[in-house]
Amino acid sequence: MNVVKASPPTGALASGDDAVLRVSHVSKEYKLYDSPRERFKALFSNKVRHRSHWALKDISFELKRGQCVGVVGDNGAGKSSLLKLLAGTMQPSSGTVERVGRVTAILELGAGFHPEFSGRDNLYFAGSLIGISHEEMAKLEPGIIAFSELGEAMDRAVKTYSSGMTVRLAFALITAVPPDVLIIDEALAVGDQHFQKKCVARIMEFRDAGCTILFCSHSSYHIRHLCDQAIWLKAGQIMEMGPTEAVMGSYEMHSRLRADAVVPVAPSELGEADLPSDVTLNALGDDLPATQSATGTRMQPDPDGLGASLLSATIADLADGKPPLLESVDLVVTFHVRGRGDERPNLGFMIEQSQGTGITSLATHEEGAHPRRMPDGTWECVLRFPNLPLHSGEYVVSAYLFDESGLVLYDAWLHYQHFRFVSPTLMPGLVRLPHEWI
Ligand SMILES: Nc1ncnc2c1ncn2[C@@H]1O[C@H](COP(=O)(O)OP(=O)(O)OP(=O)(O)O)[C@@H](O)[C@H]1O
Repeated sequence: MNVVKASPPTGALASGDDAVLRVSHVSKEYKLYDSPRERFKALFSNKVRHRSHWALKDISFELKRGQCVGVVGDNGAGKSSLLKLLAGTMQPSSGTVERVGRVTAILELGAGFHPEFSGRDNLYFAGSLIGISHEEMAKLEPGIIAFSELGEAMDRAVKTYSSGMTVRLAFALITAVPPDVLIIDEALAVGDQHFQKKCVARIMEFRDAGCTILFCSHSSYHIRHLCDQAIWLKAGQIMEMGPTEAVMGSYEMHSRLRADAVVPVAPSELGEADLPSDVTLNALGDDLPATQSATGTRMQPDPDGLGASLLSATIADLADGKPPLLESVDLVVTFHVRGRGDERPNLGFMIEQSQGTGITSLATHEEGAHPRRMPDGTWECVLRFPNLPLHSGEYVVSAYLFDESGLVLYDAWLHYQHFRFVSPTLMPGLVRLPHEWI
């Protein structure tokens, strides 16, 4: 996660208007100079010495009270620039951003902290930068310290903190006062499991209390679970804005087409370690701290190895071969996982074609299913696809472990197992859909 800024109330939205943030014809130009010398010379001359890069072009939309809106787009589409403009940490080159109430932005880690000051002094110092007075901070301090769990470290200089400690302090500070608008940049996929859960719970509290949330993420899973609306940005312009599922459908179609254009590799040429990375491949959990191995990409769930994690996700009846052949007509996957304490974990599973076309993704929390507790405290669950309705081909699967709510992703094995399947019905296509002849 990144830091954290809050801005005092600004803007001129009409009272009685339920819009809390209105963006009107906003554009952002970055001026690019060939050298620092050129930039310096530009200060003293009228001659144009820069090239223009328009990161945002004529963006207009408004957010209403209580809306939760996701922002998606390819790298360089302008998402961070937009968030900075909304947070007020950067000014538009043209157009206006009107805001009401308290706008809090979780953007850049630790910005605003003074490294030489103690954590406690930084609460007052950085707090004053985000509009929290000394008196107000004196009241908020115990709650912030409790949330950050920094204890005695509060009296040490922030420069001695680990990045995790800095994040905890920054998040606790920035969210100490409930905002009217919360702007989040990828805040859900960082920190340890315990802290992620606390952050998500706090964000959910804000949402339930009617806070408007603008959430930028590469995780289509989180956008789908959190947001009722989505904005797709492409090359600085809004391609589509509307109900989440419709926008995500268009965006994923675009990503697939782009990936197809970039990866002209036949499936049989793919080694286990050179999988194309398309947005649909990581639909349940992108942006994970991960290791790439011969069996796909595995998230590093908890550095100490004691947190919740997938232990195995074994497919039955796989014969030897490269990739192995599924010998039965059912696909049966047995999951074995370690949870966190007594919390009941959730499991996800995704099947894709080897080239990266997503076929299906499933999760226990979506279907009211529950893993069973084993005598040794671990959890087990079996997922069965009777008469696997796929046509003959090569497939790859991913497994996911979530918390009780399904919002915190504890562990992910992306593309951990390839297999071949020969359908009993020899017809072309990808899946046998449920159907009837009448
Ligand atoms: N300070 C800057 N100076 C010049 N160009 C910039 C600056 N910041 C961003 N850009 C350019 O503006 C465009 C939009 O950048 P931005 O960081 O907003 O995109 P993004 O959608 O957040 O990308 P990503 O998903 O990779 O973080 C990119 O082409 C980027 O190179």
